[in-house]
Amino acid sequence: MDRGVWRIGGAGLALLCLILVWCGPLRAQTALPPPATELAVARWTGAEEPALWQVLSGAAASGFAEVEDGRLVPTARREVGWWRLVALRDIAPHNAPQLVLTPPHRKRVELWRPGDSEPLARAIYGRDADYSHSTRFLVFPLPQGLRRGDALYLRMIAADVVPAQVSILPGQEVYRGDIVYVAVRTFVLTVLGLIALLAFGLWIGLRERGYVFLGLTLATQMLAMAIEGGEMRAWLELGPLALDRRMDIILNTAAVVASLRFFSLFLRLRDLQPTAARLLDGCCVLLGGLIAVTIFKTWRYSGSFGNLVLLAAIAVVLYAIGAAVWRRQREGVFLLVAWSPLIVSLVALVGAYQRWWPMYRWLEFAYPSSLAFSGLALLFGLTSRLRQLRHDRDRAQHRASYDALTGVLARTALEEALAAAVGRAQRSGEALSVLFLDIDHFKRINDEHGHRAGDEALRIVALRARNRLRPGDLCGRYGGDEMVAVLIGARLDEALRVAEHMRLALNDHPLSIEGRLIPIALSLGVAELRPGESGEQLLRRADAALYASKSAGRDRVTADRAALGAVPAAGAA
Ligand SMILES: Nc1nc2c(ncn2[C@@H]2O[C@H](COP(=O)(O)OP(=O)(O)OP(=O)(O)O)[C@@H](O)[C@H]2O)c(=O)[nH]1
Repeated sequence: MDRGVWRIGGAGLALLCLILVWCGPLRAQTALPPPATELAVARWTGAEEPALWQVLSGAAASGFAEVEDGRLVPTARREVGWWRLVALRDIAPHNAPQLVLTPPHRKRVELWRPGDSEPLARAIYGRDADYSHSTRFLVFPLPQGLRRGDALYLRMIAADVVPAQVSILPGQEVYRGDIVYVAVRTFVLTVLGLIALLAFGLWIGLRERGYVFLGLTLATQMLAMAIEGGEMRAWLELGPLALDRRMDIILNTAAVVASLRFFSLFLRLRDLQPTAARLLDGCCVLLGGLIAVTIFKTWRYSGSFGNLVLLAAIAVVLYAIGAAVWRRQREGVFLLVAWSPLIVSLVALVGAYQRWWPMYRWLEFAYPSSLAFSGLALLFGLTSRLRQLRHDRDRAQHRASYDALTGVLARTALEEALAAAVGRAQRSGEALSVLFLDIDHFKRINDEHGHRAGDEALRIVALRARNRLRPGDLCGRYGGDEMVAVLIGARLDEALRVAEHMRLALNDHPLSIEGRLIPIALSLGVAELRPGESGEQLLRRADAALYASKSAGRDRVTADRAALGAVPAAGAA
């Protein structure tokens, strides 16, 4: 893919990720029904709230002005707004028409129907909550239907300035919609909660901090969605909390902080882009301060301050993601996959909200579903990164444990494995022997045929030595042209036989390297483990036996004298 596309994609994703986390009000747009074509909407434009009798008697009619797009836009937080809805056609009562208002969050609405002496009050939380419906809409039944020209009056107090929309739907459609709404919301919130739980579980199990921030991002998002969507209304005491602006600021800011921390860890900014990491740390400190202050008090500029810091964070994240995608960092691709559905759903929502295209039914659940998908994709991304880290670590460990040239154990790993094997043998009383082998006059091979031929000779000797061992035995390069084989369960006589076979295998078959036949001979020293002896002592005795082989003229096998005395090899020179 073209690099420019990657950069732009990554940048857009980061921006949207943060905006999505932040912009709670936009989420509330998810449940907008089609505009009410059967109602003419007008808003009260007077400076003062009109008296009830003035509204209901029609004396205040001149104070209402028609709203073209039919939307109910609160002018200011907590300000009382009056709206008049006039039926443009007869609405028959036979299919139980219901006036629905959405989004319902943070709105308390009173409806005066023709002939009512008391208003019908609805809200998601509190004493006006209507538990016979889901929280998809505020629902007002119109059992008598409406006659063309009938006026309904709405008195709305909104804790935010999110526009609302009214519509008239048949009762059956409202109930069916309720069932689907509850099912989908429950599913999505459960999935979000489960992914958050899984992320916390993985954090506890794997100690990878990225998981805890992913979990926190999802958990705060889930909580904010459930409070905002009204799923928490079963807990009556949550009512005031849910309507409190502080809750909104705290939850959304916490989600932003957690997602910034996640970003930083996921993109490995501390190692790869330390300046960006420091700037994001600064943003997190400021937002953390905002949360701490908001717990006690909000002031007029709380929101603006949060947004300002958020903008700075967005700029940093944009830059960081751009740089990551530019470097083809794997995590960039995961972000792309994770956030794409969110972008699509957000663009589709905004477009529908702006009336560029219809408010399709699926849009109602697009945002929460894509959020759940993103969480899952990021969880997968983190897990995949962890797998990669483990793979790298295993490879590094393998590189450290095995000799790169010969493929047998490197010295340190050999000594460790020998110590462990000796410990086991001492405990079980099982036999164990060690062969120390060295190529005779190896320097000459290097001098006469070159270093590359010398390397190849080492490789072949190691291979042939290994081929003489059993699967559980150990073979390692001790240094230069010296190698060690550890024969588990072998007594000295058996070890001597193996050593002799090794020597002959090389003696009888000169090495074929780069088209030349290079004769080669081995000297070996053999020792069997004594009770109470350490691996180090055993090696020392085998080394001494090897030294004896060299001193005696090379190309031979010598057993540790202290045990058996020198054993001249059958074919010794
Ligand atoms: N090609 C190659 N040579 C190596 C490597 N490691 C060590 N050597 C060479 O191996 C030779 C080892 O020499 P020594 O063990 O001291 O002596 P030798 O020539 O084998 O003679 P004896 O052991 O006394 O029979 C040195 O010339 C080292 O430079 C290696 O990885 N590759």
